[in-house]
Amino acid sequence: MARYELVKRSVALITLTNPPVNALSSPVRHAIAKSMERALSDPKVTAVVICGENGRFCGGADIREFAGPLRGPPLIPVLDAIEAGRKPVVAAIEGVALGGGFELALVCHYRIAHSKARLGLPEVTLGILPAAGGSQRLPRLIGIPAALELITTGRHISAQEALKLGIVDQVTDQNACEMAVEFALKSVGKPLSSRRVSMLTTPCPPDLDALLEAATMQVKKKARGVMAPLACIQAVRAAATMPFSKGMKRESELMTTLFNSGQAQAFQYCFFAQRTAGKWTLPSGAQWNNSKPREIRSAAVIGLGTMGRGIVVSLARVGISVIAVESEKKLLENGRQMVIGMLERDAKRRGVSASLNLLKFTLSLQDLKDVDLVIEAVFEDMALKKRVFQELSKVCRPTTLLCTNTSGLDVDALAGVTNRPHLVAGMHFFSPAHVMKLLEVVCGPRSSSETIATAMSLGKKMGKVSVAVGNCPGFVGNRMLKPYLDQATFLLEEGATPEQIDKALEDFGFAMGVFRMSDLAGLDVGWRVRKESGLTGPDVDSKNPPRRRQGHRYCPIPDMVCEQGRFGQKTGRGWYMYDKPGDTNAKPDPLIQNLLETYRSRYGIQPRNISDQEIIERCLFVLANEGFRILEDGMAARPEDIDVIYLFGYAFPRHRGGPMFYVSMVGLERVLERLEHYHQAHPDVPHLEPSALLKKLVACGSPPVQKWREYIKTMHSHL
Ligand SMILES: CC/C=C/CC(=O)SCCNC(=O)CCNC(=O)[C@H](O)C(C)(C)COP(=O)(O)OP(=O)(O)OC[C@H]1O[C@@H](n2cnc3c(N)ncnc32)[C@H](O)[C@@H]1OP(=O)(O)O
Repeated sequence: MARYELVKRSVALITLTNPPVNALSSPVRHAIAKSMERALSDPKVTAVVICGENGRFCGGADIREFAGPLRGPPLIPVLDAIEAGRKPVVAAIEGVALGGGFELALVCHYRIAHSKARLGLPEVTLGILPAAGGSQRLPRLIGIPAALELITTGRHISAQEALKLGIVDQVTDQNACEMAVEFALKSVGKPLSSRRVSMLTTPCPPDLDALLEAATMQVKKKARGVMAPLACIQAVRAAATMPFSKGMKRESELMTTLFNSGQAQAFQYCFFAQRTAGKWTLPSGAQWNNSKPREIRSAAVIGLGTMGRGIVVSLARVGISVIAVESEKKLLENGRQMVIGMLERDAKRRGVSASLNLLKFTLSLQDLKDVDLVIEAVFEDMALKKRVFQELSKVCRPTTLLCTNTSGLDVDALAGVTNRPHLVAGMHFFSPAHVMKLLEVVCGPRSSSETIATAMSLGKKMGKVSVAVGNCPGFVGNRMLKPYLDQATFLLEEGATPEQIDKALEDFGFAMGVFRMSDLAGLDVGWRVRKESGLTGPDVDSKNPPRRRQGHRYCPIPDMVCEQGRFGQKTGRGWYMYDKPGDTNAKPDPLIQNLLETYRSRYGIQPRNISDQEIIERCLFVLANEGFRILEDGMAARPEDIDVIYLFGYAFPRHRGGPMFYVSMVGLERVLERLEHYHQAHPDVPHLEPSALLKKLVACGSPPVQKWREYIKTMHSHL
């Protein structure tokens, strides 16, 4: 787990050997401690270099070990012994030095980094804080403001920034390990006391309280209810106001609180869920590690609306040449200008040049005959999409992959009108497509493994978190959204207000409640979907709209809001009112209050007081209940996939881990009992009826979420 060698006759070279990221697992900590003892006691050794195998210094603590009791030597005494040693120790940082890996580098007396290395204390993103002295040493080394920013954001920094901040002593383009050995030889005999970071005095700014207060306000605004950034601030305060040993004690107390909070578990679950989601598998046995993706060099995007423009930008900025197609000259010109503006702004922000030369704009599908892949992003209308796919089938060479950005229509129906159904798949981006990280890759029953592998790999190349899902109406994300939105509007009928429901969801951790979010997205989108599915339309009696449609409870209030031309922020009116169209500051609107009161009295509904608990349970338990059905139906392979979709596509609060993890933490038995209760109260809402899988899991003793897959195995997979 660590190799020990003597190089240049007097330098002990300790190489961490724990692939893939040289995490500080128990055997690694043990090996570092033993190697250091050996180096310090060997009279031949005058200096030590610590590096990591395979060009990666160290990715930090082994996160998997957090789930169990501590085994092996704790990290802090191992690190303290390195810093206190009488021989100079140099960290040779290649690849990454993150978390405990960065803390290991901080106890070395010198740090040499390769120019491509990245450093950081990402603990906050795992719901914890740097608790092996990082929160106490970094402020001593670089001062409070810079340390506070790095620790509370968990941001990774480049070697160049680390040099500027005074974290590393030298940056090299050459072999960092060889440079560190040379450096170590030159350091022999130089005094070490000023190199021991724990012995430095923290440079304390005069406005410390104001600084910490401002940081507190900022993190509270950014991540509602998340404990870790607040604990980080308290730990940094300790570094500014306490001697090192007391600061370490404070750091440890804060870590214990975070570890016991449940939030840390949720964050750590998210870390692994994201990685699990990339490991897709199809019923044929094809999967991520046995299917070869095609290389995509050229692509076409059809439709330059909001989605299409974002997709063009996502492709072009990773070096793929893109032909963008529109149906009318004016739309094409407008799209061209928007795309160029977006690419230029994006390039400026990233400090690179905009890849405008990769773009071509056309009105003719004939220009697509040689592209490797097409993404259709036209209006959400099946007949129109079918026409486009028929045309593409004729125009494109037979090997071109044809993908659709539909947000819920039948991908297989589109495949069926082409001459290559195996090369058709869904690539469902989220709006705005160049910003949102999620990509649902929709596997139709006829999509080949190569097609899915290519769509997943293209998503990864574009920096997306890609999740393979089955082909059902709404796929995974939007299918689950429907019952969630339904519950929110049923609660309005029963007596709640949009503000009350939003506040309950925002207190839960969502950045925006369901109504504020709908105003942002545009209420007309859902209205159109409801019209297309026959739920509303000109035949409905608009004076007395029925509250039961297609055999189930239906809330006509969203349609009534749209009928008044209230489409959300873009029209300056929606569930809230805004000072002008396009404004984002939502204010409660008395007209909506009035509409709700009139509606309730027309239907004889006696409004009742609804608790925040009921809001959360009805909205979120029903969301997860649909997630269980999706697992039963084989439309998602694992609960982790569903959670990743909700984390990255619907801003589900990360400290809750995603809807499936959240209900597992609440306790499946309780969730089942509450759903049964609500279903009894609202028997005309089938989504409230507990799913068979939920019942099965409860009957099997409510296993942890990571084990649910074992109970789904027997069911049919559409992936
Ligand atoms: C008391 C001491 C406390 C210390 C606190 C800490 O140190 S907390 C840990 C801090 N470190 C991190 O948060 C780093 C987490 N890892 C990453 O950000 C990335 O993995 C990476 C190091 C930047 C590498 O990214 P890359 O994209 O190249 O690879 P993957 O992310 O796909 O990871 C490859 C596999 O390695 C597993 N893994 C990564 N880091 C850790 C870790 N710290 N502990 C355990 N396992 C880790 C990851 O899960 C992947 O595994 P697979 O089985 O292949 O999916």
